[in-house]
Amino acid sequence: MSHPPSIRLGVNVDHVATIRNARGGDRPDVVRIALAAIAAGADGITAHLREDRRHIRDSDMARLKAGIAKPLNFEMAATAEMQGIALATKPHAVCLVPERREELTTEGGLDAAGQYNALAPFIAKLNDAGIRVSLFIAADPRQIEAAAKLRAPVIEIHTGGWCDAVVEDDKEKADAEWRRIVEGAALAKSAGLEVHAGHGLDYATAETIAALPEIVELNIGYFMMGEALLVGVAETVRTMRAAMDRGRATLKIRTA
Ligand SMILES: CC(=O)[C@@H](O)[C@H](O)COP(=O)(O)O
Ligand SMILES: NCC(=O)COP(=O)(O)O
Repeated sequence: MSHPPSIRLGVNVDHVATIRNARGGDRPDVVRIALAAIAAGADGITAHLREDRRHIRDSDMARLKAGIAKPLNFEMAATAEMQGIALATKPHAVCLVPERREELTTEGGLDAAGQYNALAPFIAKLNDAGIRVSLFIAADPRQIEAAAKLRAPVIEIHTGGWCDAVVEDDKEKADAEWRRIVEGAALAKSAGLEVHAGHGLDYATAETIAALPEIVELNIGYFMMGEALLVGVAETVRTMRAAMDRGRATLKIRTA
């Protein structure tokens, strides 16, 4: 019986900061929630320092790096300002994401192919600093091939379109998006990339995607923080972990 690699859960704490910023001040504390998530089984913490600082602040990133013993995944736009902050913070990983100020959330993937010449030296500098670089891209062969050529060791597949279609019960769109993810994950793995996924995942979609053997990490935030309001952070992390493990177990049965 072959065993697929286990799958890690990164908990995104952006929206703890959204609530905190509604009144300013320091509560709820992002680091305290991150520690509660880790104590309940999270393998790492993700936070997105947006250029407009709408949720996570510079000081949150510094405090997360100092305060947690698990990997910190620093999501950011590929700008000189963010690169300077990342190099000073020295997180375990940087995930490069596209940003538009008007957007409610990250609507699409990074155009790694179109921005190849600007991204190559940007990624090389982070690689040289020992920071694991991940590119947040659509499951599009052109973008995956560009990511491999750019020498980013990791991609994170944007699952937002698939998750929205599942929630909206648009079966045709959900099936098409799912096929793109399945094929994209296989292509990325065969190109030597480590494959992560995230955006919009809930218990059901996390369970489904955990069954893909190429995917070794899911980053999940918005849904989990909403659930945490109802049942607490620890219970939410345990339930998500159990959903992912159920998905992975399906795969073990299929590959036995
Ligand atoms: C890049 C990504 O998909 C998310 O992790 C990101 O953090 C979304 O941005 P918001 O948290 O601002 O919605
Ligand atoms: N990169 C995706 C992530 O960190 C979390 O996205 P979401 O679950 O908040 O949509």
